[in-house]
Amino acid sequence: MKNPKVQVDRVTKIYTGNKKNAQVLALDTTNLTIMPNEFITILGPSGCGKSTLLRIVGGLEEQTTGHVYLDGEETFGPSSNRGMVFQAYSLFPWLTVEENIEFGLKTNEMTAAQRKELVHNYIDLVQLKGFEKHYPRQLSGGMQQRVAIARALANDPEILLLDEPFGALDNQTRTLMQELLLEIWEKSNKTILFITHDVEESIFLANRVIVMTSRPGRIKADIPIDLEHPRPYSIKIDPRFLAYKEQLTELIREESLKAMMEVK
Ligand SMILES: Nc1ncnc2c1ncn2[C@@H]1O[C@H](COP(=O)(O)OP(=O)(O)OP(=O)(O)O)[C@@H](O)[C@H]1O
Repeated sequence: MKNPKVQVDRVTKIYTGNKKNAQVLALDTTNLTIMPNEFITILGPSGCGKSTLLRIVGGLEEQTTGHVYLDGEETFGPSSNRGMVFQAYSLFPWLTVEENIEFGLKTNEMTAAQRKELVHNYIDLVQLKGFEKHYPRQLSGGMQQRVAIARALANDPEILLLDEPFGALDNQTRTLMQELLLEIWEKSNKTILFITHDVEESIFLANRVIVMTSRPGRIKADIPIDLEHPRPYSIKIDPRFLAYKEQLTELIREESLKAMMEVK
C-alpha cells in the first residue's frame, strides 16, 4: 500500500474582511487524501472555496485550523516541491519562452548545459519548438499557458496545482490543452490537483472528481472516474462519460442554486 502524496487534515479557512468583525468562512472542515500519481479535479460553484483550498495546499494561503502534509511531512508556506499554474497568465513579460522556463532553475545545482537541455525537453513536451526566443506578448493565451505548465514541470515538483488554467481560453484551444495535459500526465505520472467549474473538463482529466458544496465549501462527493487511458477526446460521447456528466451536473446544479439563493 502506497503512502499518500498529500493529506489535507481538518482544514478550515476564515477570511477577515475590511469591516470590523466581518468574517467569511470560506472553507469548512475539509479532509482530502491524494495518492501518488492521481489526477484529481475539484469541481464546485463560484465562490465555494476551490482556490482557497488549492492555495492552502500550495502554501500561498495559511489555513485557519488544520494541517497539510506532503509525503507525510507537514508543510508551511510555498516551496518548489509544489508547482502552481493559475488562470491569469503569469509569465515574466521581459523574459523569452526559454528564459521563463529556466527562471526557477537558476538556484538548482545544474550546469548551464544541463539547464539548457532540460528547458528544451520541456519545450518539446508542450509542443513549443520554434518559439524558444519569443516573448509572452508574441504568444497566444494557449501557448502562454503551455509555457506556464512547462515552467512548473521543469522544477520536477511533487505535485502540480492548477487553478482553472484553461478558464480564459476559447473552447477549441481549451479542448486541445486538456488533451495535451492528459498526455503529459500519462507520460510523467505526476500527481495533479486541478480546479475547474467545467463538468466535462473535470471528468475528461480526472481519475477522481471531488465536488464541493457552495460556500462555506466542504467536500460533497468524491467520485472515481473509471475510464481507460489513453483517453481519446472521443470518449466525451461515450455512454459511460455521459452518465458521469449527468450525475455531476445534477450535484453541481444543486450547489449553484443554493449559492444563487444566498446571493438574493
Ligand atoms: N482574501 C480574501 N479576503 C476575504 N474573502 C476572501 C478572500 N479570498 C477569497 N475570499 C472569499 O472566500 C470565498 C471563497 O473564495 P475562493 O476564491 O476560494 O472561491 P472559488 O471557489 O475559487 O471561486 P471562483 O470559482 O469564483 O474562482 C469567497 O466568498 C470569496 O469572496
